[in-house]
Amino acid sequence: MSFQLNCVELAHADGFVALPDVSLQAQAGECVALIGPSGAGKTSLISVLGTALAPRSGSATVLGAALPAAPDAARRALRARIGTVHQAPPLPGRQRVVTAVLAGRLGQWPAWKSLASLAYPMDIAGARAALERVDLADKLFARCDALSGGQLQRVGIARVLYQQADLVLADEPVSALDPVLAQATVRLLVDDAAARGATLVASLHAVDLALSCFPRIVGIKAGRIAFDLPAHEVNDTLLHLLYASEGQELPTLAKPRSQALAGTPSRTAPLAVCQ
Ligand SMILES: Nc1ncnc2c1ncn2[C@@H]1O[C@H](COP(=O)(O)OP(=O)(O)OP(=O)(O)O)[C@@H](O)[C@H]1O
Repeated sequence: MSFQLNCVELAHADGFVALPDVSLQAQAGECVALIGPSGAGKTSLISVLGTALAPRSGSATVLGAALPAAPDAARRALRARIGTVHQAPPLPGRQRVVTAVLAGRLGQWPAWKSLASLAYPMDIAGARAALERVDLADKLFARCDALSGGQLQRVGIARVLYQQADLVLADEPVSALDPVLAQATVRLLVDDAAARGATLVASLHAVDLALSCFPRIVGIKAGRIAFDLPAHEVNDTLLHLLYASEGQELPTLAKPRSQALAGTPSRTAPLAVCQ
């Protein structure tokens, strides 16, 4: 088992309950897409799995460790096995891309190596290889503040590829990429996880991308699991119930949510299948 959440309740700092009662589990090696309308709770769920937020009640086990993991050493060891791709990677502008990628393994390296790598990159070849996978090898020594939003997202993905985490959590990992690059990048994450037997959980706004690249789809609405099904069992009725509150056409790669207008559903339209 990669993770298991039982009746988890998550409240944010202001007391708002984003996840009233979530139960969800995944075996090692599963690739799961989280979909659902804005504010449904996808990021909140990913934050629980990534140990960034602790449940108020219920039980959670991630990579064999019961949450909240204690003491500090155990929490650090657990976090070193979890890789997170953020929608907007929190990379210092002055940092070089090579250093940002190598930071993926800071939690796995001994302290002396981590410190030394901040002064002089310890594995330039490894960082270059990871960047090649997202077609950014030419930016190896660029500063992060010299990159576009989409390039920064790809640096964040190179970083998690370099980390080789057992559990990869990706929160809107391709929101700044064009449709072709978005599909190729999600496929890269799925293929990498499958090749290593790692678990991947990704939240995606583009329903077509989720359905074409992931074998398992979890629909989330108002902090609850609306459905948890193999991709081929997710039909238009379920999708329209999921997104009903938005009163919009389903968000797709070609037509992200901000542009989607009321109209005919387009679930079956755009993408070639990833696998
Ligand atoms: N730090 C916070 N403090 C208080 N409430 C929060 C906080 N973060 C999120 N929420 C609330 O929790 C709910 C779920 O938010 P969350 O970010 O998990 O949704 P989401 O499905 O990821 O949304 P989106 O697709 O827009 O990113 C929302 O109602 C949101 O307003």
